[in-house]
Amino acid sequence: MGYDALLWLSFGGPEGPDEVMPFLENVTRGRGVPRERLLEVAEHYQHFGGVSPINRLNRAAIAAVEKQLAAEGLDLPVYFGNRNWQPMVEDTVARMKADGVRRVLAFPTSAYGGYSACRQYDEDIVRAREAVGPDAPEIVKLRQFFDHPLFVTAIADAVRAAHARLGDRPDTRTVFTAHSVPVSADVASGPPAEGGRRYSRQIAEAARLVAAEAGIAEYDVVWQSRSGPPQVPWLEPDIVDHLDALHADGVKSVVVSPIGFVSDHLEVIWDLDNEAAERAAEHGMAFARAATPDVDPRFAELVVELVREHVSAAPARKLSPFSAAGCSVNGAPCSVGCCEPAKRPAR
Ligand SMILES: CC1=C(CCC(=O)O)c2cc3nc(cc4[nH]c(cc5[nH]c(cc1n2)c(C)c5CCC(=O)O)c(CCC(=O)O)c4C)C(CCC(=O)O)=C3C
Ligand SMILES: [Fe+2]
Repeated sequence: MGYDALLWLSFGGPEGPDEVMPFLENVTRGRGVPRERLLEVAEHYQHFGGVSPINRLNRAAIAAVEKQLAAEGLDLPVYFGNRNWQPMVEDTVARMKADGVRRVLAFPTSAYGGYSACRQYDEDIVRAREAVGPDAPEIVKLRQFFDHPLFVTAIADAVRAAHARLGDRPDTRTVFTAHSVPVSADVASGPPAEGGRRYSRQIAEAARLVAAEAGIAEYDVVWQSRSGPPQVPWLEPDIVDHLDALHADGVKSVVVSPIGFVSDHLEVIWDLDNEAAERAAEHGMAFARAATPDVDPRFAELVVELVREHVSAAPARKLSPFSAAGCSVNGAPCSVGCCEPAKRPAR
């Protein structure tokens, strides 16, 4: 099929208390996240013994994909590399080269466009290839999959299951959340011809598709895990503030679906299962958090289908009218103005 390996490209997370601060410094290098915010986030990690679940979840998802590849008779070894923590993608690409790997397909663990979710993974590829030198393998990144039917259906089932846990009350409100980003980053995420805001429009579209499949007429899209200085506008409302607003409106039961994430990593288990759940309890609201899609067998099928689609140049299976984006070669932007970083104010 022309490719020697699949690179599982993810965010990374600490696996012990001493790794938390160096990890956070990697994440926020040069990004103007205030020191107080870092210390606050370090606390969240320390509640779990300094161990983020993200690496374990990625290893489990990789095992499922390896099984799916074997079941479909595809001979494609899977390598794991991260942006911010070991196994670092630079080391992984060096190992690929040592193993004689020449052409690589990369699967990024984010379904969406935008700087943090898409373009920054291209930068990771560029950095890793540069670190490895002139004979670095060629790395082709797979496309965004926020509107793939397997992604949508896995999340819709998880939302239905969360409603069932609350007894399928007709008055339960469904709330989708995704990681907030600076408004300027959302505007810069392209496509320029459509006025930008690719990230928030894709999140809204995924929520619409999931709600339609789950038969939910009324729902909200909100944001979580903001950082950055308070005077910089980020996407709002925050999930916790939104629970206050729903309470004020008399809502007594909520299902929260973290549609912006593929796995139950730290921002899900802290910001939702802890902070949001606690606020709901204070308001006497019933609360259920829907599962993320990586634990659904259809997630491994999705990854293998994206591989097949790419190598056979098949038409993209997608449910939204948005054009397919995110596929890049050696980290070069997939199109002009795609997922640009926000212009940072001079400091
Ligand atoms: C859009 C988006 C996704 C979804 C797409 C994707 O999945 O890639 C995502 C995922 C994640 N974000 C994560 C963790 C963190 N994100 C931070 C900071 C930031 N995220 C941002 C955006 C996103 N982040 C932004 C604009 C910042 C500000 C600083 C900057 O411009 O970079 C910080 C620094 C402290 C803080 O400021 O909160 C941490 C620790 C983890 C791992 C959790 C674990 O360890 O289990 C994951 C999967
Ligand atoms: Fe983040």
